[in-house]
Amino acid sequence: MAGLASDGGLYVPRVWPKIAEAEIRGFYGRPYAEVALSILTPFVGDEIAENDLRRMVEEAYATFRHPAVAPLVQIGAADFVLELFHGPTLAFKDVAMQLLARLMDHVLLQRDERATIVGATSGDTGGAAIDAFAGSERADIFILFPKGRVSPVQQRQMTTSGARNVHAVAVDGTFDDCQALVKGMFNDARFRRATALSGVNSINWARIMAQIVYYFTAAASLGAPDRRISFTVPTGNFGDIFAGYAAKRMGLPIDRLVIATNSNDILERTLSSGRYETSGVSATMSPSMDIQVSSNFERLLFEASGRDAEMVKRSMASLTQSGGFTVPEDTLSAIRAEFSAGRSDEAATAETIRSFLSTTAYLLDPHTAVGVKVAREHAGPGVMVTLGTAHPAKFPEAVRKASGLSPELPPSHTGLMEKHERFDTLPNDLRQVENYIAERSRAARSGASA
Ligand SMILES: Cc1ncc(COP(=O)(O)O)c(C=O)c1O
Ligand SMILES: N[C@@H](CCOP(=O)(O)O)C(=O)O
Repeated sequence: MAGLASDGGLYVPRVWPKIAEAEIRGFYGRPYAEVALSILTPFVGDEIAENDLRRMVEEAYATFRHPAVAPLVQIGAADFVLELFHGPTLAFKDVAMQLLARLMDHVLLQRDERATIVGATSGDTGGAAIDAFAGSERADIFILFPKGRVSPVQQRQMTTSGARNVHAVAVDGTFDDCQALVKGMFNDARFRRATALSGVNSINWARIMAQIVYYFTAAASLGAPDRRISFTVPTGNFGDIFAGYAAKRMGLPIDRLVIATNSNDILERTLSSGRYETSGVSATMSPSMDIQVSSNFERLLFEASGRDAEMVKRSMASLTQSGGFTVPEDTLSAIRAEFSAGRSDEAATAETIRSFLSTTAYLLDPHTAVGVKVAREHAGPGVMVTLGTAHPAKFPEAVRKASGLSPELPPSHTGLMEKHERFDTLPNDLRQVENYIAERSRAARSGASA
């Protein structure tokens, strides 16, 4: 529920629970919700009764259109796409968000409390969070998105919910600005207390926890732990790939974790130079990855340095003060031992969408295309799984330009583009955003108690 620790740091588990090889083998062919329960239970402990957790997990994954929840599609001899976009808002964020909303509602109900949920989005987290929390009796949700920098489908998923507890806010700035506003709210102790603040970005550990599951289901269906499997992950805020790293720490024998970035390539540059240095964000056809401050990299620094909290603190302070820091040599070597990285610029991403359609008849969304392009450059002796993070119909213009095909939205989205939009626009200013949120969450609280 806390989202961010009170000193501004990110939570990680005190110890990594271990899943034995025999148990991983046993995941083969099991329903997604069952595997999810096995992975989540060690983190949840006895905080939530087993039956309640089971019910919430089953309900969360019943919202997916595909019975496998996260099916694998073979795209080459040893190449697969893990389709994570069969949830309500057509992006991988649904996998964690559908569960997170249920977990939060459950806890709020038990404590007889209300919460103010905030989130920053470059396009997908916002829609997924709004879908999952819309109509909640216990939570008011405020999503900050960068004005003019999300796709029209993504924007409408956020602005047309109609639910009274949902507030979509366009911010004059980038995703990094929205994320900095969210972190600013968490670091403002008075505001945090007064609004009972909670967060839904992947800085919230529960998001990562739920995303660990599909690494296990995918690897087990491809023969883990007896087969070498690598994952390529289209990366922005580093949450999705950090979930893969977590799976590995829990005993899943992942060969390589490959970071795939678009031209906002801070992570690729960091791996090659050892210097984490922000530069301006450029708008691309994969807008959800237009990110420079990659929050979960902080978690990796902590783990790869042998949990050197002082070094992480110094690095984060230097990032805030001077826009960068140097990764210590031994930490960098530890990161390079597990991760590789590559980038795809706009031309290469468009070409990947086009050529992939003509050779395999499979239509990639621009984010997954970044992944597939980089995965092909990192093919090794084992199997490569690229995470398919969004449905191509969320980005019809970019996909049409690249391939000549206009992907159709599924029937669940019929009429979306004609619905009335409701959102406010605010400047990139912490005080103004806090005042906006405080006013509305106060009104909701007095409405709820009246
Ligand atoms: C479609 C899509 N692909 C990839 C990413 C990158 O994921 P992460 O931020 O967890 O690295 C995002 C958003 O973050 C996304 O929405
Ligand atoms: N790409 C994300 C950015 C936020 O990432 P999160 O996983 O930390 O919530 C988006 O689409 O909003």
